[in-house]
Amino acid sequence: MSFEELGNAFWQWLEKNGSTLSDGIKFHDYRDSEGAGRGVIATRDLQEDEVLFTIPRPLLLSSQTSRLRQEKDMAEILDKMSGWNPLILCLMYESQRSDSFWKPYFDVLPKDFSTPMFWDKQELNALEGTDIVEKIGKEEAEAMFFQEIQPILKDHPEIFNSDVHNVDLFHQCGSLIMSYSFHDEKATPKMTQKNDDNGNDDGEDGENEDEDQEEGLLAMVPMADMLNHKTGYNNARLFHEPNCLRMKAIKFIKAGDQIYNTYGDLCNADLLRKYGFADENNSFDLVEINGGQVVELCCDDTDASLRDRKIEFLMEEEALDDCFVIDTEYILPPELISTLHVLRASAEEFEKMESKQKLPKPKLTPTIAKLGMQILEERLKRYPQEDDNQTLMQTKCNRNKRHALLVRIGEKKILEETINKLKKEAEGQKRSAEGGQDNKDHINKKKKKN
Ligand SMILES: C[S@@+](CC[C@H](N)C(=O)[O-])C[C@H]1O[C@@H](n2cnc3c(N)ncnc32)[C@H](O)[C@@H]1O
Repeated sequence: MSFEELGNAFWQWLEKNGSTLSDGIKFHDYRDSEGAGRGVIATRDLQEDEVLFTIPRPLLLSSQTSRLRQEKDMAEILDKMSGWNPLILCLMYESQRSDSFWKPYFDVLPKDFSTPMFWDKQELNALEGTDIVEKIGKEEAEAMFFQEIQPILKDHPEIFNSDVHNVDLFHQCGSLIMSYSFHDEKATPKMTQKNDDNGNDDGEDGENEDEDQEEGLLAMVPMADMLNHKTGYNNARLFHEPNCLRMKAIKFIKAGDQIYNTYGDLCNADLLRKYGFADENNSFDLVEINGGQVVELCCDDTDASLRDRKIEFLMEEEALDDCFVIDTEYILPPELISTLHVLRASAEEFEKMESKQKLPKPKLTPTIAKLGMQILEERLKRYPQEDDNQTLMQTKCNRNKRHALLVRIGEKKILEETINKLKKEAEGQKRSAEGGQDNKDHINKKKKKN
């Protein structure tokens, strides 16, 4: 079946099973124009609050609705599993069954993904300098497959086939959850899985703290996941109602416009890591500054025991963390400024802070601004010394490299703009200090004359 025929079959399946689909929307092929696969387009003007579609809850694919639950022992096994694992197992099972209720849905879901987890070494090189590389977590995910999923598959050869239900299928299903799943907020309490014992839903790559702290039942929501995302263009939202999930326009949408859901206020690094694309201009971009490196840079001449006391104090006062975040406001976060004051304080000054158990005020003095600049300049050195904008314009630049460059360009811009702002601020302070001194000299001269 062609791309269009698969879309039509899925549309008919939705209607046949109780979904309502507005006559003002249809699927659209955004593969060539935007490299964004299938999306949804407005076929006429749509008003704010207009319902675009509704999906009855039984159409959601979760560990509660999958037929895997009816297989011997499986309900108990699924209920004991945590994080993404129950849904991964259900997707591995359902996606390979030609008689699955969700077959027309699986037929429109991708089998290949453009997230960095599937990039080759050369493509990964394009991410040099960004924080994505350490967060991909492919090895951790595989370790989890071999420890937790594979034993279940092996114990149940009557349900699973090790040639089919293998680690590749596991990655495919994990990636689907990463980029297509929702937390159904209004699932009944019985249906709602709490996060796992250690309070952290591991996710496939063990790095999905933000989305996984959400409560509700992790589920695939056919149709709601056909909407693309573009930062700043969000015009539709999914509402979780008692009997169904309802997608509504949240503003007027012109005929011919694409309908965009929001995947969250995500920086390009997170968009790329979770969804396999980055936006041209992303106002949610940010840069992480490693806390350990800040300490290293500021304390290279500090006595080790004093340095350790400072670290302990800063952590107790919740100023020093694994990383500090700088966003598109281009300012040093107050916790970083206070941390720099503490790290640069003399032993006597620090003792006073310690005895008062109080962090210094986050005042940006010229010394701290200079130190801030040094830290950001060090961070900038992590990126390859290339003109990323120039490379981006080259026609040969492949898709993955393009998206990696968008991440790098966004992060470098934040660092450069913040350095410029700090420079201006330090110069301004120096000038006003000199101005203040001039005024004092002038007054003194006048006094002497009189
Ligand atoms: C929830 S699905 C949306 C439907 C998807 N386009 C499809 O064809 O099945 C999320 C995936 O859509 C693609 N996508 C969404 N927004 C995009 C964008 N602005 N640019 C490129 N790809 C996008 C990415 O592959 C992402 O992982």
